[in-house]
Amino acid sequence: MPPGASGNGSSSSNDKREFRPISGKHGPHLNSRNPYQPVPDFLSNVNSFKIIESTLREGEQFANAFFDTAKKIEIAKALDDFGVDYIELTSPAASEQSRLDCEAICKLGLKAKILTHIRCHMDDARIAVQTGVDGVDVVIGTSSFLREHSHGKDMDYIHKTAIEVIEFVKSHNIEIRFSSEDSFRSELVDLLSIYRTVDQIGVNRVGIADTVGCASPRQVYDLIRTLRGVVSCDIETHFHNDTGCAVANAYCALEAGATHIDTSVLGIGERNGITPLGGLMARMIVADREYVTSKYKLHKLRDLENLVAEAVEVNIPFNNYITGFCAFTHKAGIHAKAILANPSTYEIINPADFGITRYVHFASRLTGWNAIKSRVEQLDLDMTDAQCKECTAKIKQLADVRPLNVDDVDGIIRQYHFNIKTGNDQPLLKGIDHPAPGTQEAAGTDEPAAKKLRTELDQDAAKCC
Ligand SMILES: CC(=O)SCCNC(=O)CCNC(=O)[C@H](O)C(C)(C)COP(=O)(O)OP(=O)(O)OC[C@H]1O[C@@H](n2cnc3c(N)ncnc32)[C@H](O)[C@@H]1OP(=O)(O)O
Ligand SMILES: O=C(O)CCC(=O)C(=O)O
Ligand SMILES: [Zn+2]
Repeated sequence: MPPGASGNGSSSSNDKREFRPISGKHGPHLNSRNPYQPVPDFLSNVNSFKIIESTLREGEQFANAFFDTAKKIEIAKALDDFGVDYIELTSPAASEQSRLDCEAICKLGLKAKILTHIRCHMDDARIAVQTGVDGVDVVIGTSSFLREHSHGKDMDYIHKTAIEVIEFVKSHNIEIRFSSEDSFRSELVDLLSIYRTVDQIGVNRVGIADTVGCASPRQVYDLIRTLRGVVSCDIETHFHNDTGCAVANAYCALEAGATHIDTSVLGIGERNGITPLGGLMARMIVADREYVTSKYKLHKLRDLENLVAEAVEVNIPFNNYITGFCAFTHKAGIHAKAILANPSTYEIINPADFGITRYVHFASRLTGWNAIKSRVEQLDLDMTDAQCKECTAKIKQLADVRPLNVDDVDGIIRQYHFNIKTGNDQPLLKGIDHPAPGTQEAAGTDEPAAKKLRTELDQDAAKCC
């Protein structure tokens, strides 16, 4: 019998050897696992990643962004308070004020490490190491597009200069990361060659950048996994969102063995930006809630986003991850009923983890009696299920004619409740209980009559109850 196999349902002594505990980064103990489960994914870092927050670098490249020193400091402190691991700042070579701001933020004594982001050039490196940063992120384009049209340098030059810049930064005892811009349109052989070189001379991280947002999650997985087999240093990744994959790509990168993800608040950056911090949090809390909630102050996400949104004069999008106004609003009756019974039915994220409350929408024709019953209870009214159902039907009648708000529905509920308790037959809303021929029934077909009814209802909605 081969080692580890067993016959007749009985275990052999070889079985014990087969399921011996093994040590490793994630410490799986095979003998305590169900042997029929797949082997754990040793490459994946979805439960041990770090964030390089680049609102003050990539984010400053957003069309609307202008951060004065005070605003940069406010944002840096808020990011630090949120718990990001690194804060990346604009190159001190960009302008004198950029250099001074970099120095000022380094002096704040934040918990997060401060990085600055420079071209692969000794002039920039000399300025960067004088600012007091904890590390320098160096970048140079490696795709033929950028080699030809951006900096005009060949791969030999890139190797030579990268080594010079890296050795120089390392000599100042600060972290150094080397990244290729436009990695996904670069030749794989060029990438692996330069990364092997810089890994051997001791960079802390190499970076993969999807500069134009062209990569798909599968391409990301393949490249990062290949790179993971070539370098021993950490792997940082940077994803633009031009084709809508920035969050998915970040996740796939971690699955493939990347260690660091670049983000910005609301995803602001060049063009339509990069992986948003909130979007990454949404994705990662689903992957490892314990890791994310213990490391990041998720309750501060909304304030952080408001701070940045105000600074760059944009609104938070309605469909923003976590903080969009309807991110936890449940409208259709089927959803509302199930959510009221158990929120996990239609929510993968608990809004309470982010200090946010869910909302069950009931003021529409898609509502159901369960949602209305819940509202009746909130209003502390006493109605049977049958009465809730009849009242729901009345609400739907009006909702078929025009949009409703909470006051409209509360008004109908209260009037309905008043009527059943007093035996009154007051109209719930004009045209609903006592439709004149050619009005309510005709609302969908007889245009002038429907219009008249809508006007009457609009006028009376506020008066009712
Ligand atoms: C994809 C990214 O987001 S990378 C980060 C982008 N960040 C920035 O650009 C920071 C803000 N930039 C700036 O303030 C300016 O562009 C500066 C100070 C860096 C350079 O300004 P200038 O010298 O006036 O050059 P300009 O911006 O017109 O052109 C870019 C220069 O950098 C060179 N260059 C571009 N990328 C790199 C690189 N990765 N490594 C080395 N040199 C580079 C180009 O060859 C060009 O130099 P050249 O005019 O001598 O050919
Ligand atoms: O330095 C990096 O890794 C990324 C630079 C950048 O912003 C980009 O390539 O889009
Ligand atoms: Zn970028």
